Amino acid sequence: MTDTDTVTLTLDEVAALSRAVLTRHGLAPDHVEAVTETIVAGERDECAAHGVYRLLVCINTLKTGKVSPDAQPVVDDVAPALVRVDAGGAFAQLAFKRGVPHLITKAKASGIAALALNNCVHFAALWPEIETVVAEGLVALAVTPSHAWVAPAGGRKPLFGTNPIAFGWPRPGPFPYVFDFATSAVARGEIELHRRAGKPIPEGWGVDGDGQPTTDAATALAGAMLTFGGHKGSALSTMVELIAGPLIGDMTSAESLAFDDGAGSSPYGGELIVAIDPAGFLGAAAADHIARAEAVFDGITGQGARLPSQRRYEGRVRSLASGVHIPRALYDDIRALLD
Ligand SMILES: NC(=O)C1=CN([C@@H]2O[C@H](COP(=O)(O)OP(=O)(O)OC[C@H]3O[C@@H](n4cnc5c(N)ncnc54)[C@H](OP(=O)(O)O)[C@@H]3O)[C@@H](O)[C@H]2O)C=CC1
Ligand SMILES: O=C(O)C1=NCCCC1
Repeated sequence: MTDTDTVTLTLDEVAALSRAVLTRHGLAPDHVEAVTETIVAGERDECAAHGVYRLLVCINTLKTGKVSPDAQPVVDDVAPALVRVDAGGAFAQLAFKRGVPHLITKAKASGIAALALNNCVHFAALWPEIETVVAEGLVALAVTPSHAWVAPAGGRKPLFGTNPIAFGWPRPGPFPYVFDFATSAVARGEIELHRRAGKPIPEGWGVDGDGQPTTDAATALAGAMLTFGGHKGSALSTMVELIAGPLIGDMTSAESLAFDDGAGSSPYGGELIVAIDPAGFLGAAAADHIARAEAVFDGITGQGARLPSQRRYEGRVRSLASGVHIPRALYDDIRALLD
């Protein structure tokens, strides 16, 4: 069903569109499947900036030659609680898929484990990865740098990436506690969508090249984005640069942008994912303590506040029942990639 402004697709149709576009542009079949899963999940959960819009971004990156269309991830079993996957310059999704079974086994054996993805191109949200780990009853944390687009608090020159931090905690039922946010005031994808729609952005998202506040999306994209929470977001963003950059032998956001060299590709570098097994500290008592944690969530929702991911989970239920609604201009731009 279509109207003039949006196109409604089932999730199967979104997956078919994604496969067709990615295959048409030379991505190898196992990468097509892994990337498609992420894109469908983003659209399904009504994350407009990280759903089918990312097909435009992925194809642009493929065209720049800054991502390998077919590199096979290489798993390195570094230590009892450490595993590293070299993505070989390809998109991160397949490397994560190959590494995560090792991460889970190691976390369950040691109580805590870490997975480093190296040399990968990351264009996505982190919550799909978090949900994969949390589904195993583990607590999860994931971080990745991006490109140097964000000024540190008190400065005005882009240095940090939009550097997301995502966290997950297992809960009874299908919907774990998950938050996943950029350490910039908003993800860059949101500003890009405002630019596409010709809409102004709120003050506080970005500044122009002289460091002056702007509500113009294109001006902020060309100037500098701002961190959330002033110096606190700035420090968290620094942490992401460090622990998913030099700590795992990979690029900072400034290095990623230099590697891009003006091509306009997605960020290149590393991602760090940590998994903690509650049974590691607690043994058989873990279930009781995990149950006790529910009081924290009840304390939030009990006063009318919402949990992070609630909007997403509600969107998921809607999309599974009645499909997704894509702006027609975006749909047309994606279809044009098949020409
Ligand atoms: N790969 C990369 O390099 C990058 C990826 N990203 C991705 O961009 C995405 C969007 O980031 P960002 O713009 O910061 O996200 P948002 O600010 O939209 O949301 C951040 C988190 O806060 C939750 N949240 C939002 N509003 C509320 C509220 N009122 N009460 C409680 N929780 C709330 C969201 O849940 P809900 O979703 O349910 O609204 C979400 O978990 C992330 O998924 C991130 O991984 C961002 C930067 C770089
Ligand atoms: O929206 C963002 O910010 C990003 N998303 C995916 C990767 C680059 C940054």
